Amino acid sequence: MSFFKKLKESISQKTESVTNKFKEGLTKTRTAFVERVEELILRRKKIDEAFYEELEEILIGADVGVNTVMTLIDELRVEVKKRKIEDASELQPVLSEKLTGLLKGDEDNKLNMAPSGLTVILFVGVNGVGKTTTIGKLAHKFKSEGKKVLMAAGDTFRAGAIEQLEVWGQRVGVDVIKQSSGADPAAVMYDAVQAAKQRGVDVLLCDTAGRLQNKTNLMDELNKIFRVIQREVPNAPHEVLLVLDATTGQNALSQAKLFGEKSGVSGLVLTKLDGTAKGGIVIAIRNELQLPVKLVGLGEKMDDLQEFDSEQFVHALFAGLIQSAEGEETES
Ligand SMILES: Nc1nc2c(ncn2[C@@H]2O[C@H](COP(=O)(O)OP(=O)(O)OP(=O)(O)O)[C@@H](O)[C@H]2O)c(=O)[nH]1
Repeated sequence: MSFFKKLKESISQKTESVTNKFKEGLTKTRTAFVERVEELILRRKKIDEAFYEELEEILIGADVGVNTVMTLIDELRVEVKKRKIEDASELQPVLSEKLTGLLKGDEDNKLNMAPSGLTVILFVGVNGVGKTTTIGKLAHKFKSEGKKVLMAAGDTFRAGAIEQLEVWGQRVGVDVIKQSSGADPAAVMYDAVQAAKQRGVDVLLCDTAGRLQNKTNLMDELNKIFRVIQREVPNAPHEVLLVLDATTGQNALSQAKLFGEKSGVSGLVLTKLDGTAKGGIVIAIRNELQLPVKLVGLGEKMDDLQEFDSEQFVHALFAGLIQSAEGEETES
């Protein structure tokens, strides 16, 4: 069975609404990236050096990342030789196949949850990337699955951060444990864990401060939070999710490298994918870091957070290309 048929079959088993959410959320990337590739293929017709150069430019423009693009182009060259492809139109399926390969990993993209009892999830990331919004959306998701949820306002540094989390708490009907602005975040976490245990909570979602200008202090603060949580709940935190703003492209990759090294990050959340044409950053991150993308933000509303699924992602991105490749297959 061909790659496209397999891809389509596995996807058709999943819910249509999830597919549509990905499709909608990736519209800007699809226009800037996939449609430009299609245009290039139609215009150049032959695969030569000039073709590869233009393809390289398009991929880099979509923030796939220079290193990843080089790997991809090298792999394409090998495949083109092996399959004796001359016509650019025959490259579409090979390109989609290679990109899917880059996105797929052996590791699990699902959130790690405690087998029983309390699960603690810590959110880290610089200011403005969408941490609070992500926590609110995830609280809503867990609540609608019937779980008991609590949030901890651990960003006691940024003015308004506690109130912002409280607004989300009211919106989704989840309590927020807080202290006053400027309080020790580790003390907030201690209170939150105690409250979670007393109330029989399933999931505790913890916000943290995101200032970058004072890196050493931030890392010390995170370490202190870790120690408190670890002492109070065995095997916690179950996830440390680094939230990254997809619209910042390569900056997001640098932040992931910086935070990933120092703060025990276990997975990534990519927000604002709907607001960028640079969705290729997902491919760069997947290829250049050893960290799985666990969640993606595809809008500002409560239910605009999706578990990341590489097949759904590729399907949404290459919707047009997959159709044309299927068409060719049926004809032959
Ligand atoms: N379009 C879109 N907007 C988003 C998404 N996620 C967050 N936002 C918006 O991004 C802005 C910043 O989000 P916040 O949640 O305030 O960011 P934050 O990381 O908590 O900021 P700090 O509290 O300063 O660390 C808000 O206007 C959100 O509505 C998303 O997936 N898509």
